[in-house]
Amino acid sequence: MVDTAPEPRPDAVLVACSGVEKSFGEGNAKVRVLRGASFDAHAGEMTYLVGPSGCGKTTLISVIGAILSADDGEVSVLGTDLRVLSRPKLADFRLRHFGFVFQQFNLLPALTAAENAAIPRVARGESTGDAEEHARQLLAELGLGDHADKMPAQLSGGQQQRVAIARALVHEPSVLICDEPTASLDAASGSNVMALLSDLAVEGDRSVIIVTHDDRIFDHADVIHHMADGEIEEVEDRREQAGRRREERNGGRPADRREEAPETDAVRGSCAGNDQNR
Ligand SMILES: Nc1ncnc2c1ncn2[C@@H]1O[C@H](COP(=O)(O)OP(=O)(O)OP(=O)(O)O)[C@@H](O)[C@H]1O
Repeated sequence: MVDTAPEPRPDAVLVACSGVEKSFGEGNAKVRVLRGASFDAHAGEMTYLVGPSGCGKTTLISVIGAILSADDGEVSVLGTDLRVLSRPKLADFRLRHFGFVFQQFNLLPALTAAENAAIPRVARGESTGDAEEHARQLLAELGLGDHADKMPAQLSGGQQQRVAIARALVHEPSVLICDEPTASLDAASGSNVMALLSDLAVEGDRSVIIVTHDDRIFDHADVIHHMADGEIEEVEDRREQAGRRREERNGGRPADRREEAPETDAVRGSCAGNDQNR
């Protein structure tokens, strides 16, 4: 049942795919894009999916995010087999358990930052007032407290991406799917956004899945899945380095997700300092 998806636990596998197949087109025009891809992502970790253009990364995260259905194979999210859910239940599951962040921030230009960030809660039936209150709290936590009433055009790229991250997190999803989240950002803003996502993953026992070509941000990965021709070819474990980076950001304190929520003001401060002056 959708409503009884288990709460994530530290180290839990939140996303598990095995032998996923997906083709587009029919007959001679049929293209087999996913060729038995297997992939998993854990709570509290940044899991990257990298590989050459056209190898199937966006298709795989679309299957994981319940946007596309697999032709074959297993796709389980929070212990729920996505294949058994009806269309309406899939839509409900997506709304509850996933947040999405894209390269183009996709903010609605006529809405303020707070109104944009509140959208998922409003879509779930919450009153506009309550949803915006949650959005404002989250924007403040992300270093954008003074910008909640601004329009997207009044914000820098890094700030807009943080509004998009607030929108992706406002309904407290367990899985955050990010497609090229830093491709429109300069190196410093991109690195700050990734540090923020990394700390948010640990704090919330979330699984953050990132499709990227941007090797400037590989340092933030806990695990990198290298994909080629519709399959995962290699899985690279970078947990030790990622843990060290979190420790450095948190003043030498190990980022232990079993403790109380770690202090992240240093990260937020650095985000705020970098590009908050518009
Ligand atoms: N809806 C579709 N209909 C037909 N072909 C598609 C469709 N979506 C994707 N494809 C094809 O599937 C292949 C994989 O596309 P996908 O977007 O998953 O690759 P990718 O690894 O994310 O590439 P990039 O890094 O360039 O974004 C490509 O050849 C693409 O043209």
